[in-house]
Amino acid sequence: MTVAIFGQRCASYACAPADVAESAGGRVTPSPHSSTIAGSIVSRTAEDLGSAWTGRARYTNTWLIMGSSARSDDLASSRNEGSGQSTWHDRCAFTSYSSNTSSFHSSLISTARAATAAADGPGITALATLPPLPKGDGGGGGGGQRTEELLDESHTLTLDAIRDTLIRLEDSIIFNLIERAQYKLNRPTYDASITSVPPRNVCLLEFLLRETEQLHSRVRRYTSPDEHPFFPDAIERPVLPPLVYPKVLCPGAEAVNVNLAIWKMYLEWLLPQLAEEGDDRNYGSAATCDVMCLQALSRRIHYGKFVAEAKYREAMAEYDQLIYNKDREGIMKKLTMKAVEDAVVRRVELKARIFGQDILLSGAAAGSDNEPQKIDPEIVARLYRDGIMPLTKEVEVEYLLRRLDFPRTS
Ligand SMILES: C=C(O[C@@H]1C=C(C(=O)O)C=C[C@H]1O)C(=O)O
Repeated sequence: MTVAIFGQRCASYACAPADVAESAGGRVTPSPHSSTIAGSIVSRTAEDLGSAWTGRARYTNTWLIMGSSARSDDLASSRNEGSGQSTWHDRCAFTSYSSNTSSFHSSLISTARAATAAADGPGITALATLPPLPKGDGGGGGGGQRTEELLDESHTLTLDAIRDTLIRLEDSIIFNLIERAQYKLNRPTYDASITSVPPRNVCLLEFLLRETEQLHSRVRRYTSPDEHPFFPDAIERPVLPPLVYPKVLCPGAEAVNVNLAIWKMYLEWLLPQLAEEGDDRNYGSAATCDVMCLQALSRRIHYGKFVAEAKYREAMAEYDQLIYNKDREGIMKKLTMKAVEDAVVRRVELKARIFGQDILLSGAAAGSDNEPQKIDPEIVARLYRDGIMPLTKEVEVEYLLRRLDFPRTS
C-alpha cells in the first residue's frame, strides 16, 4: 500500500522480511505453536477500570500487553482457540475518567510505556512484513511478483513537512469523530456478553477491528511504517509483492506501538464524552465509525516517530547525550514545543467548530451559536491536549530512546 507520508509517497526505513509476525502492543493468545513469550503481564481487576457501566466486577482482568510471537502460519489456528478467553473487551468498561482527566492521563501514559517496554523482547523486528511466497505460488502472497522500490524521499523529513501532515490528519480525525457522534453510545457494541461474536466471542468492535486489520494486511497496509495494527497477531501475508521503503526511521521504531493506550483512551475516555448515552441499535455503524476513529488516531500518534527523527537530525549531539543517559525527562523537555501545542489546540477547536456546522447554499453556515453542533469543539481540544499530544510525545521519547541502538546503514 502506498501511503502518504509527508504529504507524498511514503519514505521510511526498510522493514526487513522476517519469518515471524511479531506482536507489539496487542494482546495475543499464546498458541501451542508460539515460539517465544516476550510479554509482560499486567493484572488488574474490573474495579480498576471503574466498570460503572456493568455495575459489577465481572472479571479479574489480565492484560497481556505484549504477547507471544506466533508464526504467521500458526495464526489461523490460534485465532480459533479463542472461545471463552478474556478479550480486549475486558478493557472496554467505560469509566468515570471523563471527569478526572489527570488520573486518566497518568494511567494512559503508563499503559503506553508498559506496552513499548514490553515490545523490546527478542526478535521484535518486523511487525507486519511477512515473506513473500516462493515463486510460482499463484495463490497470492506476491509469489513471482517483483519487489517494488519506493523513491527515497527522506529529504522531505523536515519538521515543517511533517507538521503539514499532522495538520491534514486533524481533518481526518475530526470528520471521523463527527461521524461517530451521530450515533448513540450503543454500549452493546462494546460488551462481549451481548454482542458475542464467534469464534472468539468478542465484542462487536473487537471483531470488526480485528477482521478489518486482517483484510487490510492482505493489501500491505501494515508493511508501511506509518501503520500500526491493534491486533498484530491477526495480520496475514500480503497478496501484493513487498514494497521496499527508503530508510528514514531507525529499526527500533518497529517496536514502538502504543495502540493499547489509544484503545483505552478511546473506549474509556473519549467515547463516553463524544456519543450521547443511549441505544439506537446502530451497533454495526457505530463500530465501523470506531474503527475509522481508532485508525486515524493511531496513525497521527505514531507519526511521532517521524517528528522525533526530524528533531533528532536537527540536534544530534544534544539528543545523543540525553539518549545515552537514558534521560527520559530531558528528552521530553527538549522535544516539547509549548507554543506549537497551544496552536494545535486552538486550531483543532476551531476546525471542530467549523466542520460541525451545516453549510447553506448561500455559502453561510447554518444555525446560530446556540444551536447544537455535530461535535462539541471542547471535546476535540481536550482530546488533543490530554490524549493525542501526550501520546505522540510518548512515541517520540520511546523512539528516541532506541535511536542509538542501531548503526545507521544509510
Ligand atoms: C509534534 C511535535 O512535537 C510535540 C508534540 C506536538 C503534537 O503532538 O502536536 C506538538 C508539539 C511538540 O510538543 C511538534 O513539534 O510538532
